Order: sequence, then C-alpha cells, then structure tokens
Amino acid sequence: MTISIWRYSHLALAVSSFVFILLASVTGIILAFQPISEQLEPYHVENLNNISVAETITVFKATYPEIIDIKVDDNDFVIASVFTEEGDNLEGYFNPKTAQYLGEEIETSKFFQWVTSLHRSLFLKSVGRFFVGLCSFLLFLITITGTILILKRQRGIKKFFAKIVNENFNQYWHVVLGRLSLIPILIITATGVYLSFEKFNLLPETTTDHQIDFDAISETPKQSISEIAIFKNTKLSEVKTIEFPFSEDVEDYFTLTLKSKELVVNQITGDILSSIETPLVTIFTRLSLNLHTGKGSIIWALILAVATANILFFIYSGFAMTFARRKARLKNKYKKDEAEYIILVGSENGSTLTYANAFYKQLIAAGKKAFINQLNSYTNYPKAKHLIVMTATYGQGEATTNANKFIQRLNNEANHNELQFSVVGFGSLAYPDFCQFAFDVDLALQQKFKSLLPIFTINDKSVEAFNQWVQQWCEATNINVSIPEKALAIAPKQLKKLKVLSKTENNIDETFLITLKPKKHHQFTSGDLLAIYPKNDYRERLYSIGKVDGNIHLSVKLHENGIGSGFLHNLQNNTAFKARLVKNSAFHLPKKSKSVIMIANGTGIAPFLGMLSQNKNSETQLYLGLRTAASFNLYKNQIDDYIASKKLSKFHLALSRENEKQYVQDKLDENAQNIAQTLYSDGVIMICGSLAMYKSVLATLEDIVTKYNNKPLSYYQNKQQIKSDCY
Ligand SMILES: Cc1cc2nc3c(=O)[nH]c(=O)nc-3n(C[C@H](O)[C@H](O)[C@H](O)COP(=O)(O)O)c2cc1C
Repeated sequence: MTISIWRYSHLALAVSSFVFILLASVTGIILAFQPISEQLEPYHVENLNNISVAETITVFKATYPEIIDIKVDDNDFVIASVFTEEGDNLEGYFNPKTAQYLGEEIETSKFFQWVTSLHRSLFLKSVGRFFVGLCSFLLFLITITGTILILKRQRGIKKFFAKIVNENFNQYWHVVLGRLSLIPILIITATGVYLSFEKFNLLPETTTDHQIDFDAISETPKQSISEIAIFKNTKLSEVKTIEFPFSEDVEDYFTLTLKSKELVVNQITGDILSSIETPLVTIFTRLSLNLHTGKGSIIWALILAVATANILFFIYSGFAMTFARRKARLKNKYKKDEAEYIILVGSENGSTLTYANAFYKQLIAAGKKAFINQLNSYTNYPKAKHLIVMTATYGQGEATTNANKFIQRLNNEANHNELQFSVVGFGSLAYPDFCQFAFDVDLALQQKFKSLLPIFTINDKSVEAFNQWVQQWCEATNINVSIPEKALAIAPKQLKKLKVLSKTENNIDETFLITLKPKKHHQFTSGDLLAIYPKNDYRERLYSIGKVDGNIHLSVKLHENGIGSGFLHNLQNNTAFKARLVKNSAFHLPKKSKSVIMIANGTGIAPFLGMLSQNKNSETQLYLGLRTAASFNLYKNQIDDYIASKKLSKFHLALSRENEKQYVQDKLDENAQNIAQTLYSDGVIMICGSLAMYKSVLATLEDIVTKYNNKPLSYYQNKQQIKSDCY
C-alpha cells in the first residue's frame, strides 16, 4: 500500500483526537509521578522474597491479640489492621518481620485525585470515560500507522532501528523518539482500552466462590502456624492479602489471596479447604493497571512519563511537518489549457516546491504564460511548449507521494502535443539511490517528448547548483530569468564549529592544504563533504574531505573571486567557523573490497589522502594527475609515508605540463590489464576531481573493460564497482 494512505490515516486519526490526547498526555505525565512519590516513602523495609507468610503471621500473632488482615500493596508495602492489648484498632504500614507499626496509610493527595479524575473521565463521568477510552484506542491506531510509516521509510523491519539521516529537526526526532517510545505507548494505549472495557463491565464476570465442606473439617492433627506447609512455603512477595479467622472455631479459617490463586486454610490443621485459581480477567486487570499507571516500579513510571511527554512532542512535530508540507500551496495565474510553460513538481517536504515556485514566479514576471502543479496532476496541456519537472526522491529511490502516479499518467495520456522537457532532480548523496526517481522520470519523458537539456541533479538543495541549471535553461530557451537570492533563502542547519589547525602556503598551482578540527566529536569519514557558508547566507560550497587523525583535511585551489576558496584561504590558524558535514556514503572507502584503485586530479586527492591513512587491509593504487613536478611537493611527504607504511601499494603520477604531458587516463592505458583484472576480481575504482577528467577516465575504462573483460563499463557501474565524486 502507498505511503500516502498510511500518512493520511496517521494524520486523520491525530487530528480527530488530538485535544483529548493532549489532555490525557499532560495529566498522564503528572500522574506518573504519583507512584514515584509513593515509592519514595520509607515503608519499603524488607525484601518480601525473603520472608515467609508463616514468619509474618507468627510475629503478628505474638504481638497483637487480634488481627483482621494483612495486605501487601503494589509498592510492596505491608498494610495491616490489628487490635492492640489496649483494645485500640491500629491500621497502617507495618514491618512484616517485627510487626512494628510504621505509620498511617498514605492518602492520595487532593491534587492527584483531581488529576486522576480529569485523566479518566474529563469530569464528565461515563461520557468522559467513553471518550477517554476511545482516544486511547485512536492513539493505539496512530501508533500502529506510525510504525508502518517508519517501516516504509526504513525500507523493512530489519532496518527498523537503522540510522536516520537528520535532514529536518521535527522529522528526525518524530521518527527517532517514535521508535524509542513505540512499545511503552502501545502498552499505555492497549491497557487504557482494556481498563475502559473493565469500567464499562464489558469483560467476562468473575467471582471466587469457595465451596467448603464444613462437615469434613478436622481439628487434628494440630499444627502451629510455623509448621503449616502453605504458610511456610509461600513468600510474602506472592501475597495480596491474608484474612485472619474471625474466632478460634475450626469453622473459621484463613483466606490467603495470592497473585495467582485464592486459598482457604484450616487455622488448626493447616489443611487447604479450598483453592481457586485467580481468573485471567483479574490477572489482566491488575497487570493493566500496574502497566498503565506505573504502580510498583519507579523505573516503569519514569518510562511512562517520558513516553507520554514524547506524545506531546509528536503532536507538535506532526502538525509542524503537516503545516510545512501545506505551506507552499500552488497558486496559478493562467489555466493549464492556456499555459506554454508547465512546471510539474514532486516534493515531500516542500523544499523542491520552494525552488519550483521561485522559478515559476520569475517566468510569470518575464511575461511568460506558466502553470505550476504537482506531478501527479499530469494531464494534456494543449498549448504547452516546455515542460519542466523538478522532483525529489524518497524511499528506495522512489517517487514522492505527489509524484507517484506521474509515470503511469504520462503513459496513459493519449493526447500529447509536442513539447520539450527538462528534468531537475533534487536528492541527497547520503542515500544510495541518488535522484533515482528523477532519472526514471527523465527516461519516461524521453519516450514521449524531446529533451531540451540533459537531466540535472542537485545534491542537498544546493542553491548554487539550482542557479547553474536556471542559467543552462535560460541559454537553451533564450529566456532571461534569474532567481532572486531571497526566494531560496533556506537557512543552513546543523552547523558545526570547526577550528583551523594549520594551513600551507599556496603552491605553484595556487593550491593549499588546510586542516580543520571539529570542536566536538562528530561522526564523519573520508569521502564525506564539508559544506561551508562563506557569506553567512544560503550559499554553500562543498568540498570532499579526507579524515586524518580525526581531523578534516581539504585540498583547495584558490580561484580568483572564488567565494569558497577565498574564504578558506583567508582563515587564520586557531580561528573557528561554522560549517556542515554532509554524509556521502556512496563515496566511502569500501570495507569489503580487497583492492581499490583511486584516481584523482588536482584537489580531488584530498579524500584519498584520508582513505589511505585509514586503510588497513586493501591493496591500493593511486593514480594522480597534476600539472608539474613542483605541484606534487604539496602531497609528497604524505604519499611517501603511505608507501613506506604499505598503506599505498602503488603510485602512478601523471604530469600534464612536464615533457611527457601525461594525463591519468594515459597512465590507466599503460596499466590496462591490471585495471581490467581489478574490476574482474570485484575490485573498486574510485574517481575524484574535475568532471572533464571524470568523463575521459570513464571513456578509457570503457575501452579497457570492453577489450579485456568483454563487458561494458555499465556492468561494473551497476555492481557499484565504480564510485565517483567529481565537480
Ligand atoms: C526518508 C528520506 C528518504 C530519501 N531518499 C532519498 C533517495 O533515495 N535518494 C535521494 O537522492 N534523496 C533521498 N532523500 C533526500 C531528498 O530527496 C532531498 O532531501 C530533497 O531535497 C527533499 O525535497 P522535498 O523537501 O521537496 O521533499 C531522502 C530524504 C528522506 C527524508
């Protein structure tokens, strides 16, 4: 079933019951402190597992002339009702080992009584009880639908507790806390429903009616209390109540109510006159009450308090997410039938919509008849000349909910007029199926229309990349639009403080190395990206990082007027600045592969310097393309160290401005057989550097594998044996 059905059910249930759930949660948190406050009273004197019923009855009988009953409550406090030598009735807590009176029974405070009443019935008696029970059931369903949403998001039960990418505060914590409080909330709600059933007498009736044959009661052999087997062998921890005989007549007996059964015991011989198992309904009711209220366990009461507090957060974050999704509503100036430019959007959390809306507004401002809608609304657009699709990817490279029917609708639509299309994919390199849905859309559109531009992918909502695409589109269409900076002002999140440890002088190519230390411990590894915000606004610059000794290593080429490289170049040692670490799992050193070939040109070497320092088992080769021998000085010491420590098995240097004028692809050609063999035996090739180098390297690799392995390069690409991070 599609994710949307579960999301709408989850939302509809939440909307219909949130006021009641809010009240029940707030009062529930307060009530969780009632058992805690009771448990902290000093009446818990002995370990009831170590005291037998015989011991307690004996010591009570020796101390008091008359005993009515002894009870053990949920807090393991012993409560008794006795008469003293002076004829006074003493009721309250007692020490079960010494029969010493400890104090009066705690009375529930007026405040807790008031809150309990609000929690149970909203002061509306039976009507209120009914609504509270119903809301408990709705919350149970919300938890189930929420669990299904998490299962869908995590792609199966096995990955239920797998790491979650923190893209959005509300979304991240809604899922993380949802997973943690799942079991307690299911228990709270299921027991809440059960207790409501009990209050409305909807459970099977239970009575314990002992059938005692009084004619058969014997007075011999007489046994003292300490000799009676059932008293000797039963620990106080098992006991709910001990009712004492009314008189010393043999017809009067002990009634011993245990957790699992109720026994009638002859007070003279110790014979068991009747025994009835506690009905399951009673056991479940007791269990439900304890689980629902936290009675008897401080730890469980605390868990309940935290889980219930989480419900309040779920209400807030759930609605915040819903409002964020609805915020960017689509408003159109022209009807679909008169528009020439159709923008269709696939967005789950609204950011792609922000970009698409900004583009739409600029087209309108430029006097173009544009129309914007969701991808799922695809239909025939009779006057359209251009179709622009902007879509995010979710799940396992899947469509967003407002785009999941697009491809089907496209294929089913009979009347297509001629138009040119462009696809912009929004995604994140932190996921294995980067922008996969955009690729699927592009392929589907190719079957119907002419492509204006090749598909363009945008990692992590990069404004910079989006503007690059806008520029390309403008050039291709001869339309002049530009997106105002403010329209895409999405504030960068999750910034971390980094300190500059060292920075080298620029080398002959105006390239320098900079080492940064995260102020706090952050998880990252070589191949991840560092996003910096040189102008303190939305504009971000991404750099591939190497991790050496826990620090971030970057290799940066200083560009004239380059805002990113200029910013890094101007940083002084020991100064701090804020940046974001972006996980790029598609470009991590493979853990399983025995042999890895790394190919870099220029500053693309940075992640490899980190990977080599982290390398433990792999056979590694590095192909590095630089301009001159002098360019290499910047990296020479590190490379020499890695060769000496056998972390780098083979090094190939291609210099493009020395006599031989070699590029990395020439070096690859020289070692073609070794490259082919590496891929053949499941080795991995990693490429980092300029896009131009990347294209040439792919062409060379294609030739090599076709010649030696009789396979196209796509065969190895599909097996994830070719990894790249090029710019
Ligand atoms: C649960 C989840 C799954 C995602 N899966 C993918 C994915 O498989 N491939 C990808 O490239 N991006 C994936 N992303 C990243 C989003 O596509 C990206 O953040 C996009 O910019 C979000 O756009 P939106 O705010 O319009 O929904 C995923 C994000 C989330 C939260």
